[in-house]
Amino acid sequence: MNKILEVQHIEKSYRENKAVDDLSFHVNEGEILGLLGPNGAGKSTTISILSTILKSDAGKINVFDLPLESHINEIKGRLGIVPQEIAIYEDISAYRNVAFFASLYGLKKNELEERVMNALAFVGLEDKKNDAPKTFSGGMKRRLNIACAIAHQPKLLILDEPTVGIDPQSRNHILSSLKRLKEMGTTIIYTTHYMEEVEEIADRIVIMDKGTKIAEGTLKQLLERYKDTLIYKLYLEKFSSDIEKQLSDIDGVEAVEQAEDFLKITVSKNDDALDKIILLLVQQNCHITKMETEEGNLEMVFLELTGKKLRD
Ligand SMILES: Nc1ncnc2c1ncn2[C@@H]1O[C@H](COP(=O)(O)OP(=O)(O)OP(=O)(O)O)[C@@H](O)[C@H]1O
Repeated sequence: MNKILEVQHIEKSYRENKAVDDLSFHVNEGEILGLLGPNGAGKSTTISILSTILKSDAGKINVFDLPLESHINEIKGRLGIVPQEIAIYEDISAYRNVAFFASLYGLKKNELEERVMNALAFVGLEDKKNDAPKTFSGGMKRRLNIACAIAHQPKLLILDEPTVGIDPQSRNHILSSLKRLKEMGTTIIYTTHYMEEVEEIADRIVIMDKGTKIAEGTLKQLLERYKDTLIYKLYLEKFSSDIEKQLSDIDGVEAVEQAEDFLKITVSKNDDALDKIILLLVQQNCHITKMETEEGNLEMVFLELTGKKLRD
């Protein structure tokens, strides 16, 4: 598979704070790579380095088989960047916003007009082309931000948390637009701390923490070790303080987590642990009001690798 981007051992510090620490990963042509990590993991710093806004302190980056350092202009023309902070002009029309950014890539007249309209249609803002973003919702502004980054038809599109704080409709629109862009041949790097989004759209996933990569693979590969694991979420009317210990002693129970009104019990699929769990809870008059079952997910992978939750 052709690597469209290769990052090798990059580092970046802000004074004594190492934001990116010996980070290596690659992106294959035509895929959506999900870059997942909690706040402060170093995702934005990495994106800023890839977008040439920041320079790394060490390491090598090749984009389209060219060294980034010596081919910045050539590479920039084929990159689309959607920054975390919305970068649009509030007082000019949506059309003029996209046209401005597209013109920076040398697009002119008829071609410019066609590409701008295509980009606006792509993000579902065709009807709003004459309206100024100051009248838009947060989600519409985010979509316009994306239109500004795709009108010049980049080969590689990099998005930094494009769905933070927006309504579900805009979020779904963004995710489905990205899937369509991929089908049309665009390679995409998508950073987020929402594991559900990565599960939904990414072909491969790189998990970052503390500036470095802690896991990499397809969702299936990352979840392989949890294929025999199930999580039961049991809502109870009451339970005693030592119930956690008693449940942990049952064969097949791997972990018990206690919340205010439910217990989260991780169990090996092959064991008959559920019978024993329910028997114990019934004997103790806990009264089960609801039960939910979860399969392994990225949150579990992250928790196991770092000992902390993705969203603390
Ligand atoms: N301009 C800056 N000056 C100093 N420190 C910074 C700066 N930008 C980021 N940092 C620090 O670098 C580390 C990595 O931050 P970064 O924003 O790259 O992470 P992130 O994964 O993108 O997090 P978030 O999801 O919150 O954006 C953090 O400790 C952060 O406080």
